[in-house]
Amino acid sequence: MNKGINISNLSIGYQKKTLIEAINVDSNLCQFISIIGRNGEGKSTLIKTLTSLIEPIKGDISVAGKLLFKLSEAEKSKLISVVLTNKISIHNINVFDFVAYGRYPYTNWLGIKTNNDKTIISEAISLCNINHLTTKLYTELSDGERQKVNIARAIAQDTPIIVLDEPTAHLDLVNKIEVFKLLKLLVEKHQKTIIISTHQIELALQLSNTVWLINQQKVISATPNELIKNGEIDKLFANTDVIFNPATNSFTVK
Ligand SMILES: Nc1ncnc2c1ncn2[C@@H]1O[C@H](COP(=O)(O)OP(=O)(O)OP(=O)(O)O)[C@@H](O)[C@H]1O
Repeated sequence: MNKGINISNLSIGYQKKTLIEAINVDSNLCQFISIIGRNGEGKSTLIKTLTSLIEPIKGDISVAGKLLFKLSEAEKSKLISVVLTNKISIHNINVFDFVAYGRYPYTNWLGIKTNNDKTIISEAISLCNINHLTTKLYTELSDGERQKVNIARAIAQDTPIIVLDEPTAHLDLVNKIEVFKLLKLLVEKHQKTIIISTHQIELALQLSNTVWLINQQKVISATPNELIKNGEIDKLFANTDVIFNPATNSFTVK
């Protein structure tokens, strides 16, 4: 066992339906990790298990030597922050206050924020380039704006690991690339470990350090180059009208 993320003999799924059995993956921290796979393969289920939104059927995950499922909620909230895809219907709250929610693991029950909390909130806002949005209502944001605000809230939570379920869903190409570059910056300049699920395979191959590829109930962890060279990316779309071109790292239609 190293001191990164160690997933051992993990089975995930819902009640009586096991989706994937015996996942064994070891990855280092301070990496950009993308989970890829076709629709319904279990990417979101793995994300939800990693973030304790659902319980594992079997197995363990350890992070930096600590068994995740044994940690208290308070300990987990200082280790992993989560950005999900579903719209949060939270009314009458502006962007600054929404990002400030990220400080909840560190404030008392009155939610009183210190100057240090306020600095961290402002830094998260600047990092995500959303200073112009701070007084806007959260419910009045566009999808692209909201996603950056959600990421700022996770940054304000100040955890070494940030997990995001399809962070670029509903975004145009420019915003998709902006979000990927922001996540990459968090890894390279702020020593975060970023784990995302994504259908943006080309971007994931270009920008991730590690890919967890799910195909036919198996999870493989490798670098993008390894997955391209050993044909695993090709296999993902076997018997479909999609072809992967390893020379350009892009997909074309047959
Ligand atoms: N709450 C649930 N209860 C039972 N089954 C579920 C539940 N949520 C998802 N599933 C099923 O689990 C399987 C995997 O779903 P999941 O959302 O994890 O896949 P995914 O890879 O993220 O898919 P997509 O790319 O379409 O978002 C699907 O067959 C789905 O119908």
